[in-house]
Amino acid sequence: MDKFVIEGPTPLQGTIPISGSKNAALPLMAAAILGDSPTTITNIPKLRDIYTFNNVIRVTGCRVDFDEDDGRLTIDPKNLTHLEAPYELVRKMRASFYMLGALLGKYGEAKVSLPGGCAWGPRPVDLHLDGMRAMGAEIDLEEGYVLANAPEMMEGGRFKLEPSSVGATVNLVLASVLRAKEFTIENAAKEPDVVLLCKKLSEMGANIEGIGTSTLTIRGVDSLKGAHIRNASDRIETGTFMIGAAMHPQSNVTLENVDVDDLGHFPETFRKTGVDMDINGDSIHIKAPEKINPTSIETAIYPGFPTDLQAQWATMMTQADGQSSVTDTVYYDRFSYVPEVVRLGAEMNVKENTVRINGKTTLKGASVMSTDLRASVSLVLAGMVAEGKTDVLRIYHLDRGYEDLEQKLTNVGANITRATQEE
Ligand SMILES: CC(=O)N[C@H]1[C@@H](OP(=O)(O)OP(=O)(O)OC[C@H]2O[C@@H](n3ccc(=O)[nH]c3=O)[C@H](O)[C@@H]2O)O[C@H](CO)[C@@H](O)[C@@H]1O
Ligand SMILES: C=C(OP(=O)(O)O)C(=O)O
Repeated sequence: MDKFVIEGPTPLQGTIPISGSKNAALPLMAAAILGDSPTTITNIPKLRDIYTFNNVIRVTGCRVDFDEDDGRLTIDPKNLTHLEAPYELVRKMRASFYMLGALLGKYGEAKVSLPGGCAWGPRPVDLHLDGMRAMGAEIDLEEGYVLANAPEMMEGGRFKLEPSSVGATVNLVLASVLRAKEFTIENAAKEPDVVLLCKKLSEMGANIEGIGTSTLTIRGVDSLKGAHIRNASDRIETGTFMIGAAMHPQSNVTLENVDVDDLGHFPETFRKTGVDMDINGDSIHIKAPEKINPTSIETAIYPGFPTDLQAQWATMMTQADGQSSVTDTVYYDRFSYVPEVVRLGAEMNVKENTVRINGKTTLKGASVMSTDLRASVSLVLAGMVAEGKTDVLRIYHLDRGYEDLEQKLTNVGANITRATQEE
């Protein structure tokens, strides 16, 4: 197992290139299964979740070629015969559950393990299953697996997502584009990852009305062809480095290859911290403020503040000039990072789904434990402003979602190395 050893504090100065998006790539990879010919996706990051999903897809018999130097992934569904996603792989990554929609949609049958992924609390999949039932599929649960069946074209119907869900929207779109006569998803997710999926499926031949709105109507077509797709830049990696660049008063960072239009209201909120930010095409230049204004946030669905950035934001607020709060309305329990940042000297208090933060604390290096992907990167951000040595343990979580993290941060002046973690 690996850990990061960080010596701080260090300002960040220089340029960081943003990688392709993990959460946009995974639905596109599932969509490739629906085509009658190979699909090529470029700008794919080298991440553990991508390797895991490649293996999930390979189990079905699809050919998957990943040219890592080029970030080019080709998926050929021609020899897909095995309609199953096994527990050993699905438990490693929640988005493997997209196989349910993809296999049901293309073949009318699927056996997919109930998912794993970042586990900070309950993450149900009831909406995925109820939506497929509403569409006309037969869904059974057996020994930890979901068995889905729809031998004929399904009638479809309407289904309202309460609450709105990225994963359920993706799964229902994948299931219906080839196998439902007409299916309407109400309160559908409008996150850029969903919009990109729907646009690319349309280019493959799908009939989807309402793309980019919260009502999607899908009318099943006979077949889809493969496509050439460019994956989006990672909006969460972008937000993470924006926050990192604001945390030390001498930091001065340019982010490149950013999809600025995918950031929703985040840049507006970020500006309230007092940061000097200049957005120019696909690059964002950030000069940290002398003093960070305490800025409270509440997470929300897109274009609101992403839950995937709340841990990083709360960590930045430990350096702000006063008190603030961070409330997660999407995932109520996503605060496992708090006791770890507190080990570094932060003053943070969680009550229900809100953490209150007393700012301007001097953080001091210590050993801290990664508990999930975004919690882990928050500990790295904290370690870079803490005095002395911080060991961030169990960084396999980070390797799921941040490409070349230590290299990117070293290049802008951080003192961060990967080492073997003693058991
Ligand atoms: C691989 C991927 O893209 N993961 C992202 C995706 O996760 P994921 O797709 O799992 O998250 P959802 O959008 O589904 O979750 C939103 C809310 O809906 C609830 N819900 C969801 C499904 C369901 O069947 N029943 C139900 O109640 C969840 O508990 C949560 O409160 O969107 C989340 C919210 O932006 C992000 O944090 C994750 O990084
Ligand atoms: C939580 C995340 O991923 P997953 O939904 O796959 O656990 C994430 O990307 O922050």
